[in-house]
Amino acid sequence: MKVTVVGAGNVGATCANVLAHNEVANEIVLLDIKEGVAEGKALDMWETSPVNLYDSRITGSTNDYSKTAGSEVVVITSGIPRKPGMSRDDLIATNAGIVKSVTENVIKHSPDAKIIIVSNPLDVMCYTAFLTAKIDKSRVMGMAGVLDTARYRSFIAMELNVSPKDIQALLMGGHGDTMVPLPRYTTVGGIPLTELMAQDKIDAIIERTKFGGGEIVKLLGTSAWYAPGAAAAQMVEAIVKDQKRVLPVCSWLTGEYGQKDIYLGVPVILGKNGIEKILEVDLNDAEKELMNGSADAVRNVMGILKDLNVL
Ligand SMILES: NC(=O)c1ccc[n+]([C@@H]2O[C@H](COP(=O)([O-])OP(=O)(O)OC[C@H]3O[C@@H](n4cnc5c(N)ncnc54)[C@H](O)[C@@H]3O)[C@@H](O)[C@H]2O)c1
Ligand SMILES: O=C(O)C[C@H](O)C(=O)O
Repeated sequence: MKVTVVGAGNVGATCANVLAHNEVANEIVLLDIKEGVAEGKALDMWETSPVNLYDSRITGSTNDYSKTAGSEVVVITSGIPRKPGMSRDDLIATNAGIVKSVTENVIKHSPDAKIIIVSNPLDVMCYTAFLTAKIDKSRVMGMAGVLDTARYRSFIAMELNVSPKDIQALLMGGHGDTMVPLPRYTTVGGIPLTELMAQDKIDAIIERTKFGGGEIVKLLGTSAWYAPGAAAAQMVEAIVKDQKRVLPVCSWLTGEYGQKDIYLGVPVILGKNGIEKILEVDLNDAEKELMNGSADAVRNVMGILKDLNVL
């Protein structure tokens, strides 16, 4: 069972490390365009195997996609991250070309792969990969909701001083400041969040979640990698082990939630076939309005992509 991670930078290397450490796949290939970087990081990771007690084989490759051939899942993290003062959308001109060329290479060598996009702006990079790969929508998806929900759940855990393990939550929409956390679908050990936390505290956590990526960018001067890398690895695990996990995944919509021909985050069942089912939950009027606003924001960025003439 082979998994490839393209981009051996902060997120890609972290993702590969989590995959190896958790023995999600027995073969992990890390690929980057920068000479020697993927090989060096892969070797460094492999040298932790006797200490961390795993035997997943990790190898690196400088842009040689033949080494990725036959991968079951490919995670694409290649592309530039934002710096303070930038929005994710500012990355589109550079990252669209990168995601397109990487996807072409990936699909040439692993025609049956499930592809998980991480590069930003996430929803539109999924769209770029989907148009390029020309494979079923169930096999091209994006990682954002797992990360955004993790942030939301971690902030709730801090506020209530409870274990993050006991917090279940749903967050939908695009991976931008218009994302839609859903407190009505958030529980703490089975208890609705709304029974445990005052509305003003919930509102503050929602705001912090929406700008969670920016909070890290401000602190680090570049974007996050530990939580994003782990979140992508969780999606890989769900597919490789056919876990049928219910996770928020950036998916191609064909009418669900009143949205069509757009990538947006929605709850899905994730298993060996990729996105096996999109789950449609009831949204009230206010939630629908937020979801529609998020879709509008993603459509604006799709317009920028069109003007770039990359595809
Ligand atoms: N979806 C999310 O939730 C999420 C979270 C974090 C980061 N991101 C995005 O992920 C991307 C990567 O972030 P990072 O922090 O790892 O950046 P990084 O700069 O640390 O790593 C990116 C890597 O991509 C490589 N690369 C560039 N072009 C390539 C190509 N054509 N082929 C192969 N490799 C290539 C670079 O050499 C670099 O090593 C950014 O676009 C960032 O915005 C998304
Ligand atoms: O914020 C970013 O630019 C990276 C990523 O999308 C994140 O949410 O951490």
